[in-house]
Amino acid sequence: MLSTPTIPTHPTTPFYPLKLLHYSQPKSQAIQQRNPILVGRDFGKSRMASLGGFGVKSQIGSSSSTVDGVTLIEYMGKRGIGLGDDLVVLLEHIQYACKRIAALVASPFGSSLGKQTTLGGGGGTGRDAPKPLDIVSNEIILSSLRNSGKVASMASEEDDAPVWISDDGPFVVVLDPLDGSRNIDASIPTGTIFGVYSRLVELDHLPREEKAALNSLQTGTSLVAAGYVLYSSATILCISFGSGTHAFTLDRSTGDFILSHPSIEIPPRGQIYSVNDARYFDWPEGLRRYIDTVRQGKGRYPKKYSARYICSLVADFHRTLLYGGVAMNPRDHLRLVYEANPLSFLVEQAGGKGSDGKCRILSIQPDKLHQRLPLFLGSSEDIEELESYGDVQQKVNPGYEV
Ligand SMILES: O=P(O)(O)OC[C@H]1O[C@](O)(COP(=O)(O)O)[C@@H](O)[C@@H]1O
Repeated sequence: MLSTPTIPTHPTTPFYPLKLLHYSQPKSQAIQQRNPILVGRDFGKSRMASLGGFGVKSQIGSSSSTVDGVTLIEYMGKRGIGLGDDLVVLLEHIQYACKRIAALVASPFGSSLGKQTTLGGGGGTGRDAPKPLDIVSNEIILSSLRNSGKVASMASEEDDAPVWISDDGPFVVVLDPLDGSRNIDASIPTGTIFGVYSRLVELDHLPREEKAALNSLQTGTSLVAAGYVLYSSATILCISFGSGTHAFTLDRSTGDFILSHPSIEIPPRGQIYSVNDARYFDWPEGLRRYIDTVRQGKGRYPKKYSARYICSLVADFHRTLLYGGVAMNPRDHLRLVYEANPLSFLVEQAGGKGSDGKCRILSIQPDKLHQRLPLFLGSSEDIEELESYGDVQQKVNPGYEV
């Protein structure tokens, strides 16, 4: 059992202060009484329980509301899942940053920020110039990680090199602050992806630049935690600390992430493939055969597969995690460090697989921070079947415009 983590350095008032909430009894007691699924077990094995399954009673708009649910911080700090206080504090800051990004992507002003494609363009100049949303999101997260006091270095998809933050920070964070930002003007879902490693103390003697880079190039098997936040009709933070994958849904009335999907188990077989199939004629023979086979219902699973492709990695991955199937980008496009490793960690913890078409993503030693590779994530049986076609990595990459 852990002690209460130290108070974070950001304001603790609810982010969406719609109503003051009144609890008729201590919250922990209420959780157990109203949510039998949580009593005496580590949140049970129920798959994809809905918020309703957790007895959420929200009467937003009335003078009193009762909301029961386990928040992310309660889950980490009070459920004895063996996480250190340092990690709890770090996650408190990451979730805070993601709530700010969630508000930004949903705001009318956020959308106009997203339209700026160069830092100097638009209505301002120099430091006052509007910035693209992915840059703003990057700055929001960097600031939160600095405030946490728990981070040695941050490597972001948005930066050429990692930022060294503090010599004694216990963690190294890798992230894509706002994936899918090209979709933002159409209000299509976007997401933040992150991975957390322990700082390699044996590198402490090296110059900052060098140790920042090497710390960020750890293999995915060394991840301490990984997660994503989906900004969609709901804002969902999905995380694994190495013992299952769990998702928390943002309750906009309190600003808390509430446990909504404990112990997610991806179905071993799905009926959905997710890929940009405008690239069909650039695909290798094996991948074409695989897709042609499953969509005709002639694969190992004798049902015709459906296609779903949002073109926003977090959203496509989230659906795959819940419904099963395979989400892929067969060309060298997605990044090993910022995207493939964290998502592979999550899918493996949910019982699925992450592959580059030939081998397990988590066992690949990154040699460059921005290294790109083909990525296949999904149900174990679907990934195995896909890999059996051998030739599934797209080598032709003719510089697609969009
Ligand atoms: O153009 P493709 O190959 O369909 O790639 C789409 C993928 O690229 C992404 O937009 C990420 O690309 P960026 O990192 O360049 O933004 C993902 O969200 C999406 O899954």
